[in-house]
Amino acid sequence: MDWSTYNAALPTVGVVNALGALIGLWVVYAIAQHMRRRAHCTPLASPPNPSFLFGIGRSLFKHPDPAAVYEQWAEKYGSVFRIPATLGYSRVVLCDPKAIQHFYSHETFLYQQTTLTKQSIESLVGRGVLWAEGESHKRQRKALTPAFSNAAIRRLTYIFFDSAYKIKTAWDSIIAAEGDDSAIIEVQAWMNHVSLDSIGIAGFSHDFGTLHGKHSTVAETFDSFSSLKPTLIGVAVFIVGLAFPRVMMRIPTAFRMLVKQLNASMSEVADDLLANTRKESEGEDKAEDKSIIGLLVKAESNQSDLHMSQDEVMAQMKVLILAGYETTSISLTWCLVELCKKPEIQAKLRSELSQISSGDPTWDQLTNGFPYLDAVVHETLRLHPPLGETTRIATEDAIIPLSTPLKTPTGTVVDNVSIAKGDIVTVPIHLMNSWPEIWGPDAREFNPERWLAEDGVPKKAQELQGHRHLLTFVDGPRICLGRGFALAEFKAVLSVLIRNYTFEFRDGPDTQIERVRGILPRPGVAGEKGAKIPLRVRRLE
Ligand code: HEM
Repeated sequence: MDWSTYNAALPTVGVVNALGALIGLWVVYAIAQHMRRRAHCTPLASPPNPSFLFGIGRSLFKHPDPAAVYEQWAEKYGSVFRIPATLGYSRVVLCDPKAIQHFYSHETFLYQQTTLTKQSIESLVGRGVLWAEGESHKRQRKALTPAFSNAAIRRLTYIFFDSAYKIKTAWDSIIAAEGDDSAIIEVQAWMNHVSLDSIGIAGFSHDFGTLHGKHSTVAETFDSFSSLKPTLIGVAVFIVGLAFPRVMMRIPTAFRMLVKQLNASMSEVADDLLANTRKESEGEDKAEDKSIIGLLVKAESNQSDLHMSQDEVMAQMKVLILAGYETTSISLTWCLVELCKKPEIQAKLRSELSQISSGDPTWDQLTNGFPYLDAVVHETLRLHPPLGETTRIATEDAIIPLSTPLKTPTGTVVDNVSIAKGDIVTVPIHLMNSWPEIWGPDAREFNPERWLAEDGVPKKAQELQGHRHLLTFVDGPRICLGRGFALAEFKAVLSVLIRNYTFEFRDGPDTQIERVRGILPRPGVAGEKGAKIPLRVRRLE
């Protein structure tokens, strides 16, 4: 080798060595952390690791029915087990009711979002209630809670009916244009419109106007998420992100670009709304203003002990759009899918709703007056939770109590499980909502009758906390703030649709429906592009 070659190679060798040393140090650090954790922890059974790089995450992500995979593991390894995660990490999975209660009741303090989740939420909707932990979360939540009281939702209910009648006006003209009594309508887009317009009007007195065909950048950007294809760079960035989340946030993947676009369009709307509301409220008695935006502006005032920063107020608005839009529209769409699969349930629901002779039900009637409507709604939320899992990191060593003793791989029987600071913990919501062990042998079927059984839901299900023993809205300090809002909207919209139309799959009763990737997974017709649910919608006379 001559000197020039040696000199040219020198910096490269130096960089490679430095990188190698860094990686080596990181591996040593990771192994030391791992050993420290293991020394404190109850040994737990685990499925084999198919890949050091991906752990079990990739196959789980691609699986059409992740709840079924968790069910097999729980049956094989017991109600608490570990699953291999990316780069040799692992996750502790809780399927025991008492363990889950412990987990949710200690959310935001003992169990917090992972750095990756926190950074993703911040980039999507800023530092609002969804992002906050501990005391800051408590304070933000306290400021928002009155806006979601029963009295507040009662006052908002007419907005949900107004939105539903806007769908009716649009669908009647689509059907009339066909010159028939029915038409093929892609209902998922309409459920998106109804959710977005309702949260806009009820939350901020802003009409996005999508039910009138107005273009909305917010809606368009959300839609683009479901047409994103997983790319190699996207997968690579995700894996690197698990170990180095701050690096991940800087890499411009297609997903990140959409997040940026969504953020810009939501901030624009939020800016306008905030300015208008401030102007409007100048002459009004602010103490009386119980609208979501009114409360945000009130909390923003310096006198308030719940003072929120301008950034937090903006973030709350974006959180409400995000939470109110995706989750409710997905739930309504799944409900129509289930009612197409089971026309007899659709007919029974219509028969109950035919008691409504004139006008629309009040909030109280919607809440307590239609048991079958209530059962259909809760059965949909049970089988199709829009958020399938909660994953958090333990901020301290913890002892997790169990309802049922667990046999560890070493043969010891324990009635609690020790985990270490830094352990990642997951609750599989989809499994807990649909596990035959808890809900009985027909747990995986859509059967609203289970909610009407004389002795209520099964004893085992009663051990689960959360809204009606479901984890769909989770539980504890982070339980969904908008659940009353969502239920009223779901019932109001469904009641108008079922009273006015019948629904069938476009291609007959055997149509296969699958979960399609979006911000949250959505239903779509198997083998077709995008998250679309085309149905034959027939007008009832
Ligand atoms: C069927 C519809 C809905 C479902 C299934 C649902 C589910 C959830 C879930 C699982 C969480 C916890 C998220 C987490 O642990 O990180 C949550 C939080 C939240 N939801 Fe909902 N949600 C729905 C509708 C709504 C609506 C319509 C609104 C507002 C109008 C809303 C507002 C919120 C807020 C503000 C939080 C954050 C609570 C906190 O961090 O303290 N949700 N929701």
